[in-house]
Amino acid sequence: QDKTSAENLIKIDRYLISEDYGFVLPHPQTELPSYFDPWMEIASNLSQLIENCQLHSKVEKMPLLSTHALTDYKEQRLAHLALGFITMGYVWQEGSDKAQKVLPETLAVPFCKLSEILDLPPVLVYADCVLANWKKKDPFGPLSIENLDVIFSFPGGETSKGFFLVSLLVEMAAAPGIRAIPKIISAVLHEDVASLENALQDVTSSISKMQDAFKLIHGYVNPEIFFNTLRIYLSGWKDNPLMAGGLLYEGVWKTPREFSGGSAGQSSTLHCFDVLLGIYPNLECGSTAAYLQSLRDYMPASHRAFIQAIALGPSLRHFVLAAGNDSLQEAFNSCVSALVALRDYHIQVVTRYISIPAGKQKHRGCLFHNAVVTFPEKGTGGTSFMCFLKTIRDLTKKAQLLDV
Ligand code: HEM
Ligand SMILES: Brc1ccc(-c2csc3nccn23)cc1
Repeated sequence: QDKTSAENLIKIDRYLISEDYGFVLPHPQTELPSYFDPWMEIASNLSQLIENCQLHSKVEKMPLLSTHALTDYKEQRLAHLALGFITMGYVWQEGSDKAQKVLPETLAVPFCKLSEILDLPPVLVYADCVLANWKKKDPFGPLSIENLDVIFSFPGGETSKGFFLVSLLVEMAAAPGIRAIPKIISAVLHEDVASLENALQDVTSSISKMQDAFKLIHGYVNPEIFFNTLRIYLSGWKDNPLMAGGLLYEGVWKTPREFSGGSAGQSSTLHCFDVLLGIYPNLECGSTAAYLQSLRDYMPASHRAFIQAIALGPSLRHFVLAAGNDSLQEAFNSCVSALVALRDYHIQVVTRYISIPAGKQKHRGCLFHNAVVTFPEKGTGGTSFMCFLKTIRDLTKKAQLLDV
């Protein structure tokens, strides 16, 4: 009885996770009822409005719209996405050293209302600009980067689009791996070694396909534009010396509130694989695991719950160790190695897209969008985000099961 209840607990359709798209929002809505045109016009022309310094006046002239009409989930995700883009543009358009400290109520009130409905923070998150910010150019065409487009983008044009679309394709490649998780849990519950081995192989091949998709970054994202333009717009207002106390959400709260900038630590995908494989067994792994845990508050509630359900399930590690079966142990270890390889690759990319452009920068760099990351030291790899990424990579390596 408790086996079936444990299996029911982990069915992905309960968590708004798609068989084919994983955590990606399938076929996002791209339009809102015309009542919301004032929002959509600004969000759809954000780069131009910023470049022509018209964004402020446009936002100040925006009417205070009610969110009552937004009843459908995909409409609410699109509205949170649009207001998230406008908010980041509004705060950062004068550059990261002249951040706006007050968000006008015509933006703050609906944005916070929608955030409450979706249980997301009132700041642009990964679930917005990566998971819900896409459409096919030709609806009957393939899910290839050439046939994909974003719904909204920041200044930095093609690079902004490329960064979001490559991340999206990495997330889509993860879908077969996410789909395999309930199979793994039920194979452990039924002590079915053969099915477990197959499901672990599905996860391994999915993670290596994620890495293949990741390689597209070099053809679609320019390091200088990423570092000097796009990165600024993804910055948040938590532990940000330039915005002590955070942002004042006019008409919502009387005091400023802090929210972290965008981080792919908000991506549920790697959290699932980490928890499944027992990568950071406990929060004792210092601030890194605790920091990653805190990012779960920036995920859609149902995705956060799925990660929690995996954590509460049977331990895959203990089962594999106890089974004492070499090929099963090998299947487990190849999962871990694929994750290490993905994180190694990501670190190389971060070096090319942040550490090197930061080293070229004359004056001190600006914040890279969240608490973990700080002023990139001149050209050294010793920045806090590099340590953070290497710590997670090393914790992943430690999860290998050694020959008993
Ligand atoms: C130009 C490309 C990229 C750059 C410069 C970059 C940079 C960074 C930085 C600085 C961090 C640590 C701070 C933070 O949490 O945000 C990070 C974390 C992360 N990034 Fe990226 N990233 C890039 C592309 C990607 C892509 C395409 C993915 C795939 C979805 C990705 C997945 C992650 C994940 C999962 C984390 C959390 C740490 C971990 O679990 O290993 N990144 N990235
Ligand atoms: Br908001 C927002 C949040 C995260 C990202 C993102 C996609 S891949 C990646 N690595 C670090 C950050 N990151 C982009 C926008």
